[in-house]
Amino acid sequence: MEPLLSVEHVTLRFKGVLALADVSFQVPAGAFYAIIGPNGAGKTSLLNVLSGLYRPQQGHVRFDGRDLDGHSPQARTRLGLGRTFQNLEIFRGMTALENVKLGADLRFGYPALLPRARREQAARAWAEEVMDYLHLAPYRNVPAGMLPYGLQKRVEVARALAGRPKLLLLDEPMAGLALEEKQDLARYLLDARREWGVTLVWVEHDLRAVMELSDGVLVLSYGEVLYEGEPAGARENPRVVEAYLGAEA
Ligand SMILES: Nc1ncnc2c1ncn2[C@@H]1O[C@H](COP(=O)(O)OP(=O)(O)OP(=O)(O)O)[C@@H](O)[C@H]1O
Repeated sequence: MEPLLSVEHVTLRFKGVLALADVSFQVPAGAFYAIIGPNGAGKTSLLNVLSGLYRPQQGHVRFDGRDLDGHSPQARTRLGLGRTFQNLEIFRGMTALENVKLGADLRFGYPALLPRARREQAARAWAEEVMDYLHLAPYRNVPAGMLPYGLQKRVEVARALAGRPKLLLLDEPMAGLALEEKQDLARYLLDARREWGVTLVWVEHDLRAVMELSDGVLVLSYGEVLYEGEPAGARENPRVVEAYLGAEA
């Protein structure tokens, strides 16, 4: 069966900087797949290529049986490629529920098969369901900007999940969270995968979380693939160990 996501020989340059050098990997449907690597390795650039914000000079991205070349970020979202960002991208003045409903509108907004009032009703009911699922219901009417950081992050993830993406790209979802919040978020992501079948691709600096949760990992350094495969193998790979030790030195 064709993998849900297939990245084929992607090369991305910014003037003198080679951000991604002939990067290839595949993510099967249902995976929890991690992209790791030292600072400046090219992780965010890779997510930007996947979501269509950057256009690589070479290579292709295939998603759900389609070549994504030439598809705008909005078109990719509609095809089922969701995204959360490294810096929170929620609307602080809107309530938590209104934020999540924006995601739900994606699911029910097009194609406009239902009359507007029915769409509104369906999107709202679905937003409430997602909020319940992520234990956000008590905060539904609080302006998102007034919530503590960990809950804002959860609202952002809820909004992305409410769009019912086939694949969700998460850029450092655990950054800035306390240990307990990380464990909660991990549980919500695993639940969402089981319940809604969403495939997860995350960039993460917390290697312990990556090793515990992921079933596949891509290790980048200076834009190059150092390792691709099961997380346990990354730990023993001399190139990976050297890249991380080098980064820490
Ligand atoms: N828009 C841009 N213009 C110029 N150079 C860029 C741009 N985006 C990224 N780069 C460069 O590409 C390289 C990879 O950066 P990228 O942000 O993708 O790495 P990263 O692995 O996400 O790093 P971090 O872990 O610090 O977030 C870096 O050398 C960076 O300076």
